[in-house]
Amino acid sequence: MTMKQPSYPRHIDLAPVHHVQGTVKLPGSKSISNRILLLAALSGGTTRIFDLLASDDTLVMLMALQTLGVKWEQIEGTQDYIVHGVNGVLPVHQADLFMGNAGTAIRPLTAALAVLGGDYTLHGVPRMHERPIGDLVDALNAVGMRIDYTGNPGYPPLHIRRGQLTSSRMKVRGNVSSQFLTALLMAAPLMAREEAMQIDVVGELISKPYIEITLNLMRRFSVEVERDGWQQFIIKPGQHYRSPGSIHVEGDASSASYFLAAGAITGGPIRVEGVGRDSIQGDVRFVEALELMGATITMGENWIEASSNGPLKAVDADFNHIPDAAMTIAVAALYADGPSTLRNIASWRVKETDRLAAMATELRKLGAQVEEGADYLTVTPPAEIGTATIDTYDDHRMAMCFSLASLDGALRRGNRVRINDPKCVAKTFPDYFDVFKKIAEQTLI
Ligand SMILES: O=C(O)C1=C[C@@H](OP(=O)(O)O)[C@@H](O)[C@H](O)C1
Ligand SMILES: C=C(OP(=O)(O)O)C(=O)O
Repeated sequence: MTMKQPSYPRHIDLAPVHHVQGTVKLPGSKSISNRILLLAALSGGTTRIFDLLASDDTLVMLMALQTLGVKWEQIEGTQDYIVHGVNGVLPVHQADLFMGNAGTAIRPLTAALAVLGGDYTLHGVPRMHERPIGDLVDALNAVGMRIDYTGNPGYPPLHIRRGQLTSSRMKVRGNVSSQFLTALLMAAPLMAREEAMQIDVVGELISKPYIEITLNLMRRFSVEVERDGWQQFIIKPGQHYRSPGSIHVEGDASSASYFLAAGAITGGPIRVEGVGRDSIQGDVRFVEALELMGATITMGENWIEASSNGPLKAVDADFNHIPDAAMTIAVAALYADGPSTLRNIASWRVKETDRLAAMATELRKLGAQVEEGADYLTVTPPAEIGTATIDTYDDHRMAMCFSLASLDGALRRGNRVRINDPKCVAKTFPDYFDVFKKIAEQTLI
């Protein structure tokens, strides 16, 4: 896989920018890319994937599939791939797989490998070993799978052995990560039972729109899931993944949020291309939050544009459905006309870093007053944004959303926002600062 990975310095200094406008072509969606890669690998037939995301998270999935004996090739000079599906039978039964910090890789692969059976170990970067996976392991082990923890119980690394499926009913908790349900859904058609597989969700499910992405893409690969709301999912027997022939990856709606927010903060207009009205990503609903803040949004089939006239309004809303793009709102709140509150975002604590704590600490450096609750954040904007050095905690979204602190002249002339360790954006958007620089015409130091 070739990646246009710029070599960023130890830090990037962003000088004040008053106005940004223009058009950005978005990189592919991480959530769609990693789901399609796994579905294409498991299915019967060959799949051509257009516009796959080139990033750390997709690289770990591609490398894991290769180690498992799945053949794929990249079409030279493009982000298009051809994946030769294994039709539910992985050629390699023993492997050690590095999963980086990609939740969308380790969770679905754990379920698929446990069901297909073999001798596999899965591990990642140190933070991955602090991100919970216990609810998924419990759900699988309860129906006869054999997954052990080789480090701390409840967390990767994992050792998967061949199990024996003992039931067609599974249950999984949904209040820590929706990726556990996604993983079970994607693995269910591999379970080859004579009766339907049923998955019950225990308690409240978070991040619901990501389940819609999963169901939508499973359907593209010929598997229909019946459902009763968010509580019960049924996969009828006799369904197998079949390649759709070719499939296109939409632009990443979470990555769109930084540019759309920049348009809303400075007036814009800024247009993002690659995602629009017909998107299957829940994060397109980020624009509803921008609208609440007073921005004007227009959308086409494959583009979204944000502009505004006048300062942003404060917002108080539930962000459980868009946990990733919500981080962008927390930084946009620096420009609002009063305190903003982001509610129901407890999942932030178990992502790339403890994002509630990290966000509070870094927003305070810019002069904001921040109240950090167990599952909410209230941001009271400063009169003006002072010079600050932002730590990014190896969290791509911390780096990307804090670039917005350099906008709209709130940052006084002569001041600057320094983003430490900018290369962490490689998780989902390796050339983010080049694209941001183009749109903001800033100087990278
Ligand atoms: O399924 C997915 O593609 C994702 C689900 C969300 O995680 P949670 O369900 O853990 O909130 C989101 O934060 C993550 O970036 C991608
Ligand atoms: C939470 C995220 O990633 P992951 O897919 O690793 O959960 C994210 O990209 O913000």
